Amino acid sequence: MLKIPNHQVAGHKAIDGILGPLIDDSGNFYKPLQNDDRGSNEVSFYESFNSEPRVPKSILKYFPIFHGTKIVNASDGSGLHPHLVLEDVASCYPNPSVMDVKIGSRTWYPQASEEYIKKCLDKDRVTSSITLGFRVSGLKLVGSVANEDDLSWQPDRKFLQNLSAEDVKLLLSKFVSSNMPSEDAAACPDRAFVEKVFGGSNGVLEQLLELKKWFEVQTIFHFYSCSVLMLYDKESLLNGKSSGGAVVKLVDFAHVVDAEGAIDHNFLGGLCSLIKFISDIIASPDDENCISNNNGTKYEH
Ligand SMILES: Nc1ncnc2c1ncn2[C@@H]1O[C@H](COP(=O)(O)OP(=O)(O)OP(=O)(O)O)[C@@H](O)[C@H]1O
Ligand SMILES: O=P(O)(O)O[C@@H]1[C@@H](O)[C@H](OP(=O)(O)O)[C@@H](OP(=O)(O)O)[C@H](O)[C@H]1OP(=O)(O)O
Repeated sequence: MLKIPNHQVAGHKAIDGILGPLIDDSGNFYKPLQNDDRGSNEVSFYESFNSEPRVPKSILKYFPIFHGTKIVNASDGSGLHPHLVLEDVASCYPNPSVMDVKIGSRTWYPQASEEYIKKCLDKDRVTSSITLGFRVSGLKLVGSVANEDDLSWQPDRKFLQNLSAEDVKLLLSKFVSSNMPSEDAAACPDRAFVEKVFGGSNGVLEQLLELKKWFEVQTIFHFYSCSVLMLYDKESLLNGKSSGGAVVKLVDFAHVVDAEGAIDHNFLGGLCSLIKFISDIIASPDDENCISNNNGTKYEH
């Protein structure tokens, strides 16, 4: 029995009869193939990635496992439709906090139509993509008590897209905090999980640095409009369960193109920028938890 995922934070969602991803109880994520080139491009990417001998084994864990394609009933009620069958990277978490960060200051690929390039450029300009090298595409922050809907915060995508550097710092700090998540800029994040989620030898920063090392040398693919997904489970971490630990996964390969022997400097630049934000949060003392608002006022604890 396929159902609508609870933990999807961005992209097309299978709500209100729209075509979107579904999950099963066996840890699979069914992403419908879009009818234009995007669906077939993403299938081609997974096929070539999985048969590409130049991809180091250590890098495979940053990509969802690909189980091929399957024709199943579409979420919009239109009948049978081909879907990518992927590992559901959220399935091992009871109630994950999730952040989707679309990497790159440029989301359009060189071979795209003028119309598509314009659409992307317009969005790159009005969001934080050009200024920061990435934009937050989706977020779900869970409070410390599991399975209580009123303790989670899933901000509107428009709120997320044009964040300033200070806003991003605040949001990333909230992502690793135990206090009630909210849009309220005056709420001081306690960063209770900063070491467990961002720091440490298995934390987000180490994972991003491992990815960065690969992006510094790989000249196989250019990952336009691809996202870094960060997930962890607060309740499991509080209970000392290692299964709640943070993972980094790359998702959305509809616009991956052949690198033609060149470094993916667009992705690499965005990744370095995200890494800098996260390292700064790990390094900043606790009394810097409260970050200036847009007027430059510092909020107190
Ligand atoms: N393998 C996966 N396992 C679990 N969740 C996933 C997986 N892939 C994607 N998601 C969830 O779905 C969201 C959207 O994914 P994705 O970007 O692939 O979809 P999309 O419809 O192509 O998005 P867009 O409209 O931004 O191009 C992600 O932010 C994440 O929450
Ligand atoms: O609607 P489309 O054509 O599928 O394009 C989506 C776009 O609508 C979506 O923006 P938004 O609706 O979420 O604001 C883009 O996501 P971001 O929010 O991360 O920018 C998608 O990336 C677009 O899809 P694509 O990348 O395939 O052009």
